[in-house]
Amino acid sequence: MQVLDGKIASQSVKEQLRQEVSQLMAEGKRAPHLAAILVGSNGASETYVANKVKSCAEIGFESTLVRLEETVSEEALLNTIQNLNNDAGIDGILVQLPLPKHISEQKVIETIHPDKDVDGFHPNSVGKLVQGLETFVPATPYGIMLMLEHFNISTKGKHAVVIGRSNIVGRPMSVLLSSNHAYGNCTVTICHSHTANLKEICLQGDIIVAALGRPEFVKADMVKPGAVIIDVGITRVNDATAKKGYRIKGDVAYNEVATVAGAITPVPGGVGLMTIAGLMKNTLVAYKRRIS
Ligand SMILES: Nc1nc2c(c(=O)[nH]1)N[C@@H](CN(C=O)c1ccc(C(=O)N[C@@H](CCC(=O)O)C(=O)O)cc1)CN2
Ligand SMILES: [Mg+2]
Repeated sequence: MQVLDGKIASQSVKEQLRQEVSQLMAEGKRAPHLAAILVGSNGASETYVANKVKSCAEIGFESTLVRLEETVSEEALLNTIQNLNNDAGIDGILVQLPLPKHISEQKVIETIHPDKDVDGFHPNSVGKLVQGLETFVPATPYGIMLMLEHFNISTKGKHAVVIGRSNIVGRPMSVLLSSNHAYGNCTVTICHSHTANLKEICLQGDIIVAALGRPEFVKADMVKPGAVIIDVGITRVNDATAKKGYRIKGDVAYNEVATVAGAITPVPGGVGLMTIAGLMKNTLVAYKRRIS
């Protein structure tokens, strides 16, 4: 059984980026610049944005964190995005999700200029992804592809079962795994809350991507022996005995599934770290397109 360690894979991706940036700096170019907008002070979002800012610094990117009050109006947020769209010094823009209920996520996503859409959530980016055109791929599915590549997991002709159909993970993941490229060419089944016989379908999966947001949902009796298990879950579960007062749980019951699987990503220390690596790669691409 192989543990697909996101720390090792993400460090490798980030080191390649660091070297590339260092070369660009040596040529006298400016640094790539990522802008992140954080609305409110959700604990998990704070952590993720802080990890993004830290990764920028490690690689040699500039970053700007724009913090807005939980009560900010939708109009003010859209204006903030427009200002960043018009700022020639900014290469990539992301708005950390989820947003407060009074703000339309769709409007926010569509306001980010497609050239700066490093999260790959804009309909332009999604349409290009579906058509197999070069574009910004959403960071989590992109990070998973980078992980498959790092550990050289063979995917061609395999049956991949994706659990969850979110725009951020499940849907783009199903497109990537079924596309014609080195770590694609799978036959993909996408499962969701209305799927009948989910367990039987999972048992057919050579690869399972669990992205439904329900802690420890995938159990050992749902997994074919030797399957590759990709756990996208990151639910914080209260635990008074833990240092931070909570534990992060994946969508896979790790201990039991690890006895059946051929390879598995841990949580934490798996897909989450690759998400940041994917975002950093997108930011460098956005920058390169803008300076060339
Ligand atoms: N604008 C976006 N919002 C959200 C995205 C996204 O890609 N863009 N994805 C998720 C959250 N996410 C990125 O923002 C994310 C999730 C997890 C991690 C991560 O580093 N996880 C660590 C554990 C960190 C911790 O909680 O202590 C791990 O798994 O080891 C980074 C980014 C929703 N929103
Ligand atoms: Mg700048």
